[in-house]
Amino acid sequence: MNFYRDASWVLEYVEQEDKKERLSGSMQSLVLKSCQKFKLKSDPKHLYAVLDSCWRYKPYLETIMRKSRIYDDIPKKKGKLLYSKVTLLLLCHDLLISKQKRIQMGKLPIKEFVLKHRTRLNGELVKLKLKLGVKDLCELVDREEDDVTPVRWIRINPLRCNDYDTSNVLEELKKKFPNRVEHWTEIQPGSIYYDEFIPNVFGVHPRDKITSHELYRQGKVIIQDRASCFPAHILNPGKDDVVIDACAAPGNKTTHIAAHLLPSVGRDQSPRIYAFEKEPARSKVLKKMINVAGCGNFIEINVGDFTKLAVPEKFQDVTGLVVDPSCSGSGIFGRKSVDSHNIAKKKADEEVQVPDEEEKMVEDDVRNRLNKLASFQFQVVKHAMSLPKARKIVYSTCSVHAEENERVVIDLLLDKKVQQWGWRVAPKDKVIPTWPRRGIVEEFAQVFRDDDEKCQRLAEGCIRALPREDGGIGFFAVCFER
Ligand SMILES: C[S@@+](CC[C@H](N)C(=O)[O-])C[C@H]1O[C@@H](n2cnc3c(N)ncnc32)[C@H](O)[C@@H]1O
Repeated sequence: MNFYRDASWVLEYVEQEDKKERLSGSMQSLVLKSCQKFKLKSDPKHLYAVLDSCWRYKPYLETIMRKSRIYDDIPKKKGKLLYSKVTLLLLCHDLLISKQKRIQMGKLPIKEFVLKHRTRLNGELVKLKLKLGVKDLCELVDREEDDVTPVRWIRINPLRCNDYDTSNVLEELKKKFPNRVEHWTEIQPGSIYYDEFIPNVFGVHPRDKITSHELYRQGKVIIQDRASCFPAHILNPGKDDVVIDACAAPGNKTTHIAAHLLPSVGRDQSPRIYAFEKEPARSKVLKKMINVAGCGNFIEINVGDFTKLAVPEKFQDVTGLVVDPSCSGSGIFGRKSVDSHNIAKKKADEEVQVPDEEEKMVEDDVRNRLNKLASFQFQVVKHAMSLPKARKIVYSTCSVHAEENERVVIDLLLDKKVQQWGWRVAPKDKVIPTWPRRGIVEEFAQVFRDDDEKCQRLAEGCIRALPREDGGIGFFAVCFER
């Protein structure tokens, strides 16, 4: 029963975050976070496995449970329900969906209660499958194995190396991964791929547990998706630069910026990197990350809204910015279960009868959310552009949607102030020119209709990475300069 109690707490936490539309990060990190928050004793791996599956199937399970009338039957004590709906959901999940189709609990009243409704629950499951035209509900949810990265990308952190010399760490990595492969698709456990696009970045097999290695614990190696390393590499700040990371937590890009800047400016100078983070809780994570990476004293953290705090008068000397604002996260692994949950919620909803309308409602929801995100992303980049000495801004998202990517670039290019300030999209040769996948030219062509060359140039100035297919998360990056 302890396991179900712990799982109920975590699921309630996930539900609360979902209601506040604050579900960010993967289910794995949400489970870990709540295990720490509630000081739970159950094995986090076991909790994650059950909760991830339960969350994927939740909308279907709730429909089945509602139609079976199990909720109406819950006994009451002093007017209060004796069993929590969340715990019942977990039990029903194990009974109807889990491999063993068994509730893993001794003979307790709550288990007896669910088993009493078994026949009706199974009946409703069969009806729902018929309605949705599937043999098994698993046809409607993303499989877990579709949701993990094909490569674990790591970066050597020069800030934790003597004289910023990374060769010793590389020797250590060679010992751990003796077999060097030529392409990331050839990575096997024990092998390593030296990335051809970003210096000091390597790919290893996701099953090779780098987190238990000394190099990782010492902050000499940082886990960071290859595409997420693009922004700092494109910005490439040097000794005369002062840099802002506008949306910084958890700090992967901040520490990567520091890895570029500190070796050229030295450590005895005042902060040359300003990191902004709106969420106080996330700013604590940011602080921890930059300390582990060995650059805590060289980065000034500002907790609050970048567009309000970064007033041009106070940040006059800033020359470069990385702007990586909150986005839909549609390119990230482990988010699928969170996202697909919302789609499943609509599909399982019995009130919506007409499939076309059903699809349209889901689509409208997605479009609304994307439009809101895009207008926020536009504002953040535009604010970055207002800083008087800024010369280079890298904008990035881990979204695959054009609304948050090329279309934000277009809106910025059409903005009168942005034009007055003299910002343009940097050409391909300054933005990892050998990376083959570029922006979507058709997006630019819809607006700059008569100028094919311009559209081509703008699209080539952008970088895209597709999730999985390009070896990691889905990503977009573009560099503005003046
Ligand atoms: C995509 S994450 C950044 C990831 C980070 N760049 C990295 O690579 O580790 C976006 C972050 O921006 C923060 N954020 C959102 N709006 C903000 C704002 N107006 N000002 C500052 N930070 C903001 C969010 O809380 C979130 O932590």
